Parts: sequence; C-alpha cells; structure tokens
Amino acid sequence: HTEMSNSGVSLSGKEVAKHNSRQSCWIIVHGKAYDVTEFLDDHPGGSKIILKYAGKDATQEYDPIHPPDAITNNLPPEKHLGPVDPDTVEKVEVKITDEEKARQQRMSARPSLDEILNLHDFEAIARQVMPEKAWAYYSSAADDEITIRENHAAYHRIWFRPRILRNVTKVDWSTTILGHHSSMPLYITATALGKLGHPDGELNLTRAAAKHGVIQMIPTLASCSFDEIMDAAQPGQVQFFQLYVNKDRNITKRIVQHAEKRGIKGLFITVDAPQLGRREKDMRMKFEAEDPSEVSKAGSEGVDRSQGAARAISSFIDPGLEWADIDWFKSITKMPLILKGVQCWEDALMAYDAGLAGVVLSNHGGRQLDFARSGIEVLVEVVAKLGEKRGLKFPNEKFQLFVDGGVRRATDVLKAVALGATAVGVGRPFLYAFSSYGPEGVDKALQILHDEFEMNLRLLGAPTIKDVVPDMVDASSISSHGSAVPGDRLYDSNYESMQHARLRDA
Ligand SMILES: Cc1cc2c(cc1C)[n+](S(=O)(=O)[O-])c1c(=O)[nH]c(=O)nc-1n2C[C@H](O)[C@H](O)[C@H](O)COP(=O)(O)O
Repeated sequence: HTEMSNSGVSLSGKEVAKHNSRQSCWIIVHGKAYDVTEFLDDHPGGSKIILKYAGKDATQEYDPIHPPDAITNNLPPEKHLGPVDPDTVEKVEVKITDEEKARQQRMSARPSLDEILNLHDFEAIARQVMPEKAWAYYSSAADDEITIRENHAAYHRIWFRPRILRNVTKVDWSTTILGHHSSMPLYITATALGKLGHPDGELNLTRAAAKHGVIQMIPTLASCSFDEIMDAAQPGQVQFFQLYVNKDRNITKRIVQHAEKRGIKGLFITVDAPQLGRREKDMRMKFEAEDPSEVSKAGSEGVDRSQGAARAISSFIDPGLEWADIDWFKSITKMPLILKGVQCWEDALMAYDAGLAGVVLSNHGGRQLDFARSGIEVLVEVVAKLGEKRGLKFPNEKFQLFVDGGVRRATDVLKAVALGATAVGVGRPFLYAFSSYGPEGVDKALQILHDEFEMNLRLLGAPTIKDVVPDMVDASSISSHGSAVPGDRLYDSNYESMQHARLRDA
C-alpha cells in the first residue's frame, strides 16, 4: 500500500471498502486511509466503535474525541495508507435516533440568552440539550464525586467582611497574571475534548477570551489542533499552555519548544494526573455503547477499555514525572513554569524553592483523587505556611498562586483573591456555555462575570482588586469538614428554592 501513497496516486474508496472486517480493517480520517487492523484491540475506546466504520469514513466520529494528530501519532507510518479520492468514498449516512430527535427538540426549546442569569443556568440547560456522551465526559468526576462537590461547597464556608462609606463610583476588576493584563482575575482553564460539546471546540474559548481580554489556557488534549487554536487568536492575545508530559520526552520537548515559538506566555505542567481518574459517568457511557460480548472480552484480553473517552486519549502520559525533571524543563524553555495540580503546602514550598513561577492549587475539578481537598482550602494553608517558612506575602509577583475548581460566581473568585490568589481558573462553566449556546454562550458567561464583579466590588467597598484584602473575608471555618449541622427542617421547608432557567414547554 505504501508505494500507492508514495506514488501520490489516491486510493479509491472502493478499495478501502473491501477492508471492512476484523481480519483487515481500514478506515478513512480527514481524507486519508489507515490500516487499523492490528490496533483494534489496543484501542482503549474498544474495537466495536472502529469496526462500525471499517472500510468507511470515520472522521465525524473521530473528530470530537481525538486531538487531530492522535491517529498519526499512534499508528506506525507503514499503516498510513495515504490519500483517498473523495469522489469514490461512500457518504456515511448518520442515522438520527429518536433520542437525538428529542435532544434537538430540547435544543430548540432553550430559553433566550437574556434569561440566562448565572453560570449555573448554563449547566442546567446544557445538561438537557448536549449529547449524553459530552455531558458524561464534562460533568463526571472521580469515584463518588465528593471532591467535585466539595470544590464548590468550600467557598460557602468563607464569608465576607465588607467595608462601607468608601467611594466606589469607579470600580476596576482588572489585574495582571504572570505580568499580562487580564480584564478580570480569572482565566479559562484547560479542559480536554472541546468538540464533544460543540463543533468549534476550543475555538469558542479563544474567540471569547480575545473579546473579553481574559487568558485562555490551551489543553494538550484539545480537540482542535494547537496551531488551529493559535491561528484563531488575535494579534497579541495572551495564551497559556497546559502540558501533559509524554513518556517520550522528545515529543514533549518538541511540543514545548513549538508552543514557546508560537508565543505561549506560560507553561502549566499538570502534575496531578500520572494516571487519569476513574470517572464513572464517563465509563458507564462507554459500556452503554458496547455490547456485553465486547466488554467481557476486554477483561480477558487485559485491555482495560472501561475508561471511556478519558483512557482513549491519555495512555501517553508519563507516571514517572518527578522533581528531577524540573531542571530539564528549565533547559528546554524560557517560558514561566507553573505546576498545575498542587494539593498541599509542602509541594507548593518545593515548587517555590525550585524557582518556579507559581502553582495552581487544584484537584483537577475533582476528576482525579477523590477526597482531595478543594483548591481554596489548600490556598489558605499555602499562604500561611509559605509566609511562616519563607516570609512570603501574597499575592506575590515572583511566585503566583492560582486556584481552580468549583468556581461559579465572581464572589468565589474574590474570596480566592482576598486569600492571596493572583487569579482563578474556571473550567466546566465555559464548556456548558458553548455546549448549550455556542460562542455566544461563552461571551454571555464572561459578560455575567463582569457584571457580578462590578456589583461585588461596590458592595465589598473595594474599588480595585488590590483593595480585596484578607481582612475582607472570614475563612476561619474553611477546614472544618465536620458533618453539617442537622438540617433546620421547618425553615428549609418554608424556603422556596430558586429556579433555574427552564426550557419552554418542549
Ligand atoms: C471539566 C474538565 C476538566 C479538565 C479536563 C476535562 C474536563 C472536561 N481535562 S481532562 O480531560 O484531562 O481531565 C484536563 C486536562 O486535559 N488537563 C488538565 O490539566 N486539567 C484538565 N481538567 C481540569 C481543569 O483544568 C480544572 O482543574 C477544572 O476544570 C476546574 O474545575 P471546574 O471545572 O469546576 O472549574
């Protein structure tokens, strides 16, 4: 086959169509044919999904789940069979299932964007209108999903101490992050597989970030290619890059140096995922897609295919990453280095002593180790201990603290800022925003946050972000995980709970 592709003559779709079985399985992705016969049983997403497209064009199934170069990176060159003449390829008719019809109906019943008042509303609508697989991947977290909920609950253990009679006619919630201007003390954090929720994937975030002057952190596992995202950025737009370190350090070196060359302003090395967490909503979705015979075979053949989308894209991550690698990173790039996923003060101190530019106190949105503490709780500990041991004051230009996880309101961000964070990462809300309303959704989500910041700075008595100081919060109960006080039944039953934005009668 290789001489065919070498001679530049395109393969015919009819030729590809003959290879449509487990014995010989070819598929077409982005106009090129690939022999995946020997890969079938290694595909973490299971062989069935590939066999469904054996001999056919698999591009529309492939695109949302895999970064564009996944197939070329994971198949040896001799399996790359070369271009296929598009006129000879049979169109794969996409059967619209009843549930897909119902989903499209709910999509048409969405409330107007004017009725979306907060980030929770996006989640409520997205859950009803986005494809189930996408919802499962975005909303899922590890094991019993305790940490994902604690991430948000922890903010409810912090109370404000607002000041009055300060002139707040003019308020300004802009700040700088790693020395770069940002219109608010938050950035769009790295979340994988943007195309699961919307055909434009991460480009929705790039464009909205440019419009609102916030920074986007580009994920290693984006659905869009890195260069596609960089090409969609405005001149001078500031972007960071989130790195999963590859077992093959040459691949990582190439990626890092290319990112620096393209103008990335900060390298966030993810350190809380030597293996991706077990996200059971995502896994269950996978089983629903498989017939039982496939699943039992998976067990016997030892290929653990139960991890859904996550495992399908992450087997390259190096569990051997360690502190000794930090010097190597310093040797291959001049970009500021930040560790993303630090979860205790001891590691934050080691990062400071290693001369890094900062840390993201984060548990990966609860998707990794369940019962890891919330980033905001770890922030309180890190500020106290690094103050005690190194005399550091925060926020600190030289060693910046970031927090992410569970943030849904500007008040969450302001609590983190008051406690010493430079800025806060926000993930799922922007995914839900574009999964439910496309690019306009992300634009609206950022506008809502601007409106909340404006109101909250006024009510706090803080004209600028610099005026949001530790005395403005009481975080004394942040670490009390004691069981909640027994519910006040009478009061609770009288309380009429707020309503989400709702679908018009679908
Ligand atoms: C929601 C989400 C988060 C992911 C994410 C994918 C999704 C759908 N993925 S993951 O597939 O591997 O888990 C990444 C990722 O690529 N790399 C990373 O560093 N963090 C990843 N994160 C974690 C993210 O960067 C933040 O830590 C987390 O989203 C913050 O919590 P909220 O979603 O509540 O804002």
